[in-house]
Amino acid sequence: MVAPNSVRTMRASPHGSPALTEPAESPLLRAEGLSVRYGRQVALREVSLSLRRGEVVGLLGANGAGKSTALAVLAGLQVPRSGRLWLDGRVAIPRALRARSGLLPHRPPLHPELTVRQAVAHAAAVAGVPRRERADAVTDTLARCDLATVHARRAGNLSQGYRQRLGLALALVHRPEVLLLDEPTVGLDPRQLARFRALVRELAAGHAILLSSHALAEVRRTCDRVLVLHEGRLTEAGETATAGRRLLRLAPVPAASDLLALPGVASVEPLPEGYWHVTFKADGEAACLAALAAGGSRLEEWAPAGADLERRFLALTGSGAA
Ligand SMILES: Nc1ncnc2c1ncn2[C@@H]1O[C@H](COP(=O)(O)OP(=O)(O)OP(=O)(O)O)[C@@H](O)[C@H]1O
Repeated sequence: MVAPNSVRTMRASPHGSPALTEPAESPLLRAEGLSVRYGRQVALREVSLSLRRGEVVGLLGANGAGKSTALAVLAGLQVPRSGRLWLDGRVAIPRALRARSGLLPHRPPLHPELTVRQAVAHAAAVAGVPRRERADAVTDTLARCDLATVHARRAGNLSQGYRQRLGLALALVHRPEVLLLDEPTVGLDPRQLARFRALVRELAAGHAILLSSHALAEVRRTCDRVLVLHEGRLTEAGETATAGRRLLRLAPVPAASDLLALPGVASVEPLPEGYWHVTFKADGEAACLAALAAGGSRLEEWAPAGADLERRFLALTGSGAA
């Protein structure tokens, strides 16, 4: 391993400037320019985001940042003042969003007198699951959410962990592809929290998941990448941790084409203040460091991508709200 301060130069690029990042899989849900106002209060300002199948994305923000509003719009429960939404590349109207997404609200409305099975069956009927498919949909959903053993218990008698899983079951019973979770871990004890996180990771295999939270530590543990919402504005804060990706800073600051020309480098993404996210080919890091060692630039930062998340969150929100 080359010590950071022994690195001196970068190789010049032998060719032009290729694309900065590799093409990503097309998003399942895409939103562009969403704005929402409540009277004079602006809740969302030109919010654009995309969610892909298989990923869990954190939506981080302080109280009143606009998280619940954003989730309600993505769930098709609230119509934005402006902006557009696409599902699988096709413009999505609220009805399509409601059919293909499931929202777990901050406080799921649970009828205390209904049993767990009755509550899920009711949600299936309301969501329009055809009558002949309902029994199977309910049984599957109870099993997926670890609720089969408590199916006959009344919702009003459940622990907070089970209440939250019932809320999740209500959001999932119509088999949506997009799952929107509004502060789902508030009030869970450490064991319930661990199980809930595991459940979300299991569900990620078949869904695109957006999870809102106040807590950076929570999204760091559960999510693949983080969006920060601050006073209605959204910013991508970065990946939580990704194998083969590094946060890099060199002095003097290189051109993207110089970075891309280094051996072992697959793609680069410019960040503010001279930082880069660099993705490596398999075993590419050693080759890249060796090439850097042969040159004259100084390596000022070489860290796992995502290690700067806290610093970036504080910069984006201008506070210690996490
Ligand atoms: N129905 C409403 N009428 C008026 N203002 C509202 C309404 N709903 C939300 N707001 C305001 O819009 C802004 C965004 O609210 P929102 O609930 O989306 O934020 P949040 O990030 O989910 O907050 P919290 O974490 O406290 O739930 C806040 O200033 C809030 O006071």
